[in-house]
Amino acid sequence: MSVADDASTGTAGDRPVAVVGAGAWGTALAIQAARAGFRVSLWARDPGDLLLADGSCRRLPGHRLPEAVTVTGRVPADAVLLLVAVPTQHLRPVLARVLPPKLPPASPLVACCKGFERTTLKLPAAIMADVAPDRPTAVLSGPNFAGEVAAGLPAAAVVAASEAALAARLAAMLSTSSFRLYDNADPVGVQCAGAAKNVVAIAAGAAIGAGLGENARAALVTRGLAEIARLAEALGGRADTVAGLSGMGDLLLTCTGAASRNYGFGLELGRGRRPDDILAERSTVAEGVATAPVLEQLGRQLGVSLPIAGTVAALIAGRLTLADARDQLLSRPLTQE
Ligand SMILES: NC(=O)c1ccc[n+]([C@@H]2O[C@H](COP(=O)([O-])OP(=O)(O)OC[C@H]3O[C@@H](n4cnc5c(N)ncnc54)[C@H](O)[C@@H]3O)[C@@H](O)[C@H]2O)c1
Ligand SMILES: O=P(O)(O)OC[C@H](O)CO
Repeated sequence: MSVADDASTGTAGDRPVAVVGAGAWGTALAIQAARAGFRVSLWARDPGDLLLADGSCRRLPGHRLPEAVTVTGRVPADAVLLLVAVPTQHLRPVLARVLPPKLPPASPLVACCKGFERTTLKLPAAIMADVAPDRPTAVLSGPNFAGEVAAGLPAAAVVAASEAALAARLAAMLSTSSFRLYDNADPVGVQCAGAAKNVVAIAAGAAIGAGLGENARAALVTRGLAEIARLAEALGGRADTVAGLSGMGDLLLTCTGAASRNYGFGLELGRGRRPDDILAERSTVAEGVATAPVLEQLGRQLGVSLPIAGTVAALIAGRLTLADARDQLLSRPLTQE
């Protein structure tokens, strides 16, 4: 294999793209990578259970895998890059288990999940660096409902890496005429935005579910954006990243789109249901539930004011009622925008 034949230089030859995680997003990314011209190896926890009787994907009903996608229980050792799309709380153990020891050192890991790890307060790229030190890492995030990307509807996202040239190469490799990737050199800002927007979406859903109105939702989205920008800067990211696709773009989608699991969780919360009861009915992930207490803790540790995240965390933990949550946010001291 020549050095020119990998993702570090942008030409993949015929090496496959590996997607780790066959949930809705991993499946959509596998379909997108095939659309971009790659052979794709889609790692599933239970490969035999991935397809429904009609041949469509269990996590993405109505969508079939293209011929270029092979479902597997093993990540191929010659993968040109890994798109990692397991829920953040499972990222560390899954990656440690599936990473092939002989994977070429230049094959990057691209985190496509959106959250903070609850036990360590780390973002996905830092988790990947713990598992695979010295390997190039990048992140992919943006306003993307899996079903729409799988269907080839127009969408945009951002690929970020601290090595700017790697982000640009990945964007070129994975973009198609329906999926436009922008490159970015602020992986911390992108990941912070992608993780925290899920918490704001829970707040937005709760406001609508509780009948607080559209004005309340617009205020939460806008002040949520300010909150995310403060946190991103405290973690070493940039506020202007948060104004882009991974922040503003994904807030717009997730706080208004009926397909959002985080917004849907908030909606049920706002209607007065208990968090455990809502979660017990679901087999899909709402990352904001695990991320909310992390944001609360980070806010305290870093001295950053995150009132919306703190309120969502308290609501989920049962430390606040809906009425208290509303009052707590509205009775804070007046301040400048
Ligand atoms: N669905 C979307 O539209 C979308 C879009 C962009 C990003 N994301 C992000 O992608 C990530 C994955 O979300 P998703 O929607 O694909 O998930 P999903 O809700 O469709 O499915 C959850 C997946 O997690 C797997 N899983 C559950 N427990 C596990 C364990 N212990 N070990 C390994 N795997 C386990 C399940 O098998 C399943 O494949 C999340 O971080 C999410 O925020 C999702
Ligand atoms: O369904 P959600 O709330 O997990 O959102 C999915 C994606 O993150 C939207 O960009």
